[in-house]
Amino acid sequence: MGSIDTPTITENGSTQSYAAAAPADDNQRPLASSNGAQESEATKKRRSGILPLEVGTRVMCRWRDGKYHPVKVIERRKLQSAEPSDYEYYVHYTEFNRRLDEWVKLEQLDLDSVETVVDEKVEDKVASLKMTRHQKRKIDETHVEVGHEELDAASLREHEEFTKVKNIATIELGRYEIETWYFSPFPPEYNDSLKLYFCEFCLNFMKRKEQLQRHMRKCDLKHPPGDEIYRSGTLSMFEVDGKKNKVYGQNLCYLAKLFLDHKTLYYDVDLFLFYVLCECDDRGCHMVGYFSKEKHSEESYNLACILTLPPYQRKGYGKFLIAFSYELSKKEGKVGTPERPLSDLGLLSYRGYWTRVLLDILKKHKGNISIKELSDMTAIKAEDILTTLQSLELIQYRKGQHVICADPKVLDRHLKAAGRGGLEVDVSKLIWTPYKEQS
Ligand SMILES: CC(=O)SCCNC(=O)CCNC(=O)[C@H](O)C(C)(C)COP(=O)(O)OP(=O)(O)OC[C@H]1O[C@@H](n2cnc3c(N)ncnc32)[C@H](O)[C@@H]1OP(=O)(O)O
Repeated sequence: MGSIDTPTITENGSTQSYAAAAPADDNQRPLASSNGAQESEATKKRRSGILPLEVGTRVMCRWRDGKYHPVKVIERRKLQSAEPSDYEYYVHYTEFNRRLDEWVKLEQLDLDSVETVVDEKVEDKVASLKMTRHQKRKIDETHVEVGHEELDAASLREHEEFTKVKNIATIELGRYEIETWYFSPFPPEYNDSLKLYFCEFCLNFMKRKEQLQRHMRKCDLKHPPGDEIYRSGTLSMFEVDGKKNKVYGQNLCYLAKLFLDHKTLYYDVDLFLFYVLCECDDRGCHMVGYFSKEKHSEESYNLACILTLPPYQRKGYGKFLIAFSYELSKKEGKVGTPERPLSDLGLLSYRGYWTRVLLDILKKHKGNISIKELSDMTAIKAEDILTTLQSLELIQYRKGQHVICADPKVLDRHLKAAGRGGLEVDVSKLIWTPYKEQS
C-alpha cells in the first residue's frame, strides 16, 4: 500500500522525512523568481498587481516532492523587509490532508497560475450556516473557553480563524523532536511558542529547554501514572483514570490534539480512561501511543481517540492498540466500535484490522457462520463486520438476509492483500478488571 505523507521527525539530529523529495521532473514549473533584474517589465507589472496574494487565492505551489500542487492560501504574514509585497503564505494543499498545511515562501508559488480570488466571507458564511448544532458544539469544545452552547456566526468565524493555522510547530518529547500536524488549544500563554518541551513521563509541557531540564531533575515519574495492566517483553500498557490523574489526562489531550484533526478535546477527562502504550528500557517507560475510552458509552464506543506518536507509526502499534481495545471489550462481554468520525489514517488502520481478523476466522472456520457469531467471537460491532465483508465482496443478500460467501480462493487472495497483521496482543499477559467492577 502506498504511503500517506506525514510531516517530519528528528532523532539525534538526523531528519527522517516520510515523503522523500522527488527529483525535478516534467512537472517542474518555472520558479516565481524574486530576482527583479531578470524580470520583464510586463512580468513586474503583473506581479505588483497581484501581490501580496489575498487569503483565499488558489495557486500552484512547489511541494517537497519538487512538483507543483494546487493550494489555497489560508493566511499570510509580512516578512521583515523593505518590500511591501514580501509576505509568506500559509497554504492548504487541496489534494492532501490538512496535516501538510504549511508556511511557504513566495518563490514556491507559480504566480502564472493564480486564480481569481475567492470571496472568503461569502464562502465561510454559507459554511457556518450549514453547520448543525452538533457540529457547533464539537467546534466549541475544542476551544479554550468551553461551554458556549450557542455560537453566533461571528464567533464561529473567529474560532475558525483562530484554529486554521497550526499554533505549535514542533514538540520535543523524550529523544524525539516531532513536527506537529494540527492546531491544539493550549492555554493562551503558550500560543507565542513555536516549540514546546514535554516531560515524556508526566506530560507537563514547557516553553524552554532549560525549564524542561530543571523539571526532569525533579520529576520522579518514570512511567505514566496509573496501573500497569499489561506487560509482554518490553511493551507495557498503563491504565490511567482521568478522574484520579486529571492533569496527566489533560496534558495527554493537548498533546494528542496536535495529531488529531476532527476530534473533540474533552476537558472533562474524569469521564475517560486512558490506555497508554510504552516501550520500556532502563531509563523508563516511553510513550508510544494511547487510546482513550469513555467509562460509560451509550453508543457502545470502545475507543474514543487513538494515536501512535509519529516516530512510532507504521510499525504495527496502531493495530496493537485497536486489538487491545477489542480485548477489553471481550473482557467486558460487550461489542464495541470506535467513535466517529475516523480520520483517514484511522479508517485505514481499522479497515486493515477488521479485514485481517475476519479473514483469519473465515479461513479456519468450517461450515456456515453468521455475522452475529463473528461479532460474538471478535467483539467487533455487527455493522463494522458487514461493511468490511461487503467491501471484500464476501456478502450476498438472499431471501432478505445477508449471507457470507467465503470461497477459499477468494479468502486467500484477500489475505495476501491484507498486509501485515501488526503486533500481537498476548491476552495471557493482560491483567484487568472492567471499570464498573472497580467501584
Ligand atoms: C477514533 C479515532 O480516534 S480516529 C483518529 C485516528 N488517529 C489519528 O488519525 C491520529 C494520527 N494517526 C495515528 O496516530 C496513526 O496513523 C494511527 C493510530 C491511525 C495508526 O497507527 P500506526 O501505528 O501507524 O498503525 P499500524 O502501524 O498498525 O498501521 C496500520 C495500517 O494503517 C495503514 N497506514 C497507517 N499509516 C499509514 C500511512 N502513513 N500511509 C498509508 N497507510 C497507512 C496501513 O494499512 C497500516 O498497515 P500496514 O503498515 O500493515 O500496511
